[in-house]
Amino acid sequence: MLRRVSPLSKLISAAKPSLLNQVACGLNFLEAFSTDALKPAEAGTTSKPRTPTINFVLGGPGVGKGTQCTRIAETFGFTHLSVGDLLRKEISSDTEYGTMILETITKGKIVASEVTVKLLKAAIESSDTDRFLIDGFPRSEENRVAYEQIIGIEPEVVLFFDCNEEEMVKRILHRNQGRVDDNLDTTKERLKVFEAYTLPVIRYYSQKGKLHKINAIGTEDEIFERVRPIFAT
Ligand SMILES: Nc1ncnc2c1ncn2[C@@H]1O[C@H](COP(=O)(O)OP(=O)(O)O)[C@@H](O)[C@H]1O
Ligand SMILES: O=c1ccn([C@@H]2O[C@H](COP(=O)(O)OP(=O)(O)O)[C@@H](O)[C@H]2O)c(=O)[nH]1
Ligand SMILES: [Mg+2]
Repeated sequence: MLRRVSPLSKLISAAKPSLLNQVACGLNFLEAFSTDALKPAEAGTTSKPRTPTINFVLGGPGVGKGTQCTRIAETFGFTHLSVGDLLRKEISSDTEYGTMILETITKGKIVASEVTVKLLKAAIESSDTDRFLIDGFPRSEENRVAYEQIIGIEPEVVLFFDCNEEEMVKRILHRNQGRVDDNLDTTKERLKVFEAYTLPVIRYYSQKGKLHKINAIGTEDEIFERVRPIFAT
């Protein structure tokens, strides 16, 4: 069922002016795709749509998000959705967006929210589980606003893995997964994009009291032990 969206102005008041044009351009899309499918049940309604638990996992490129998500998902029973993986799957499935996604990832930029959120929504809806770790998203305030408009489930926890750029570059250059963006030039761009676009999202969730900042320097085990108490309660 289509539903009317609330005015964007309220939602984007915290967004940078430079993002407003991008947000406005997404409006038609938002209206077209907004549904009640994933929304919490309203008081007085008889049907009880499921409301999945969502946690976001953020951090710079190569910081170890995917590595830690695997551990968290196994230990605490989450479904791990890497948005980067969803996008790479689109490239290899040769879909209508494939070429655009490949170009964007190769340049280290952020794929249009309309595409990303559509893929994420489909992945959540097609899963028969209801506890998710969303890895590497939202990457910008524009992503976050689109997510709120289209999926609209408030994240319970937002993890932020933090480490210095030198270590992130080192980890990426040793990743060895044959990714088109794992080279020095693209990595430099991704670090700039992280600072300019993702840090504002991290600040937003920090102000909302949802952010858990994790020191991502150390062994994988050491880092996981820093994360464990967040989900163990
Ligand atoms: N604590 C760590 N110390 C050293 N290398 C790590 C650590 N955690 C992950 N790595 C390695 O760093 C690379 C990037 O990790 P990954 O989980 O893919 O990061 P992200 O998803 O944040 O880009 C991988 O090769 C991974 O094996
Ligand atoms: O929400 C997202 C997630 C990923 N990406 C693109 O996919 C790339 C790889 O993302 P991924 O999360 O796999 O990279 P990681 O940070 O884990 O190295 C990014 O640089 C972006 O170009 C994007 O545009 N939006
Ligand atoms: Mg990753």
